[in-house]
Amino acid sequence: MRNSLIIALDFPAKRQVLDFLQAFGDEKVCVKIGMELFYSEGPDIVSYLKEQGHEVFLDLKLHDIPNTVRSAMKSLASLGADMVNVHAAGGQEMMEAALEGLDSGTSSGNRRPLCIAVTQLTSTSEEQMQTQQLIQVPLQESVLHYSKLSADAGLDGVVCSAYEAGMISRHIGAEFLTVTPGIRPASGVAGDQKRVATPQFAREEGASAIVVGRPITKSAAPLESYRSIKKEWEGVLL
Ligand SMILES: O=C(O)c1cc(=O)[nH]c(=O)n1[C@@H]1O[C@H](COP(=O)(O)O)[C@@H](O)[C@H]1O
Repeated sequence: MRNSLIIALDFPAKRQVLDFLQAFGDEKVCVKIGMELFYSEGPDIVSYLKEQGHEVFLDLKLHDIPNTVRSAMKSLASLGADMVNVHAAGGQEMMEAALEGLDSGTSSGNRRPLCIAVTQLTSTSEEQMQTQQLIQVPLQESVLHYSKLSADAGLDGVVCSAYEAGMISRHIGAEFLTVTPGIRPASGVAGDQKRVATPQFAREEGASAIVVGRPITKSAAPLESYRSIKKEWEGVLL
C-alpha cells in the first residue's frame, strides 16, 4: 500500500465497478471498498477484485466494543484484503482486540492484513471537533494523540489528512503508515471534505498513500483524471 494512489470505489454495485475498471484494461490498481459497495455486494466483491490482481483496502471503519471488533476482524481476515481499518476513538483495548482478531483469522502461510485507524475524519474541521465532539484541544493534537494510541496498540498506521502526515511521521516514525483521503486537484470541488489537499502537497508532507474517490470516479474522463492525479502524486513533471 505504501506510495499508492488508492481509488475509492464508492459505487452502488459491482456493475458500476466493472464499467469503471474497464477503462483500465489489464492495469492493476489499488482500490478501496467502502461501506456502500460492501453492504450491497457482500464479501465476494473483495475476492473478485483480489482475483483480478488489484490491491484491496477494505474500509469498514470498525468501532464497537473490543469483543465484537475482535470477532468481526476474525471474519474479515479470511476475505483476503490487504488492509482494513477501525476508528481510533474506539480506544486502545479495541484496537488491540482488532489485531488479535486479524491474527486469529489469518490462515498460516498468509500475511495478516495491515490494520490502520481513522484519527479525525477528513470531513471534520477543528471547529466541528471542538463544538460537536467537545474535544478541547487543537485538531492536530487530537490527531497526534490518536496516532500514538494506535501505535501503542500495535497498529500499522492511521488515516489522517495530508496536513497531519508529516507531524505523525516525525513523532512515530516513517514506517508508521499515514493514509490520506480528502485529496483534490487544485481545481477540485471539496464537497463534504474539510481538510483537503492536493496530491503534490500530500507527497511533500510525506504521506504514505493517498485515497481519491470522486475526482476520479465522477470525472467525465476517469482514466485521464487518474493518470494526472497519479503523476502529481508521484512527482512526475506535468
Ligand atoms: O477511511 C477512509 O478511507 C476515509 C477516512 C477519512 O477521514 N476521510 C475519507 O474521506 N475517507 C474515505 O475516503 C474516500 C474519499 O472520497 P472522495 O472525497 O470522493 O475523494 C471516501 O471513500 C471516504 O469514505
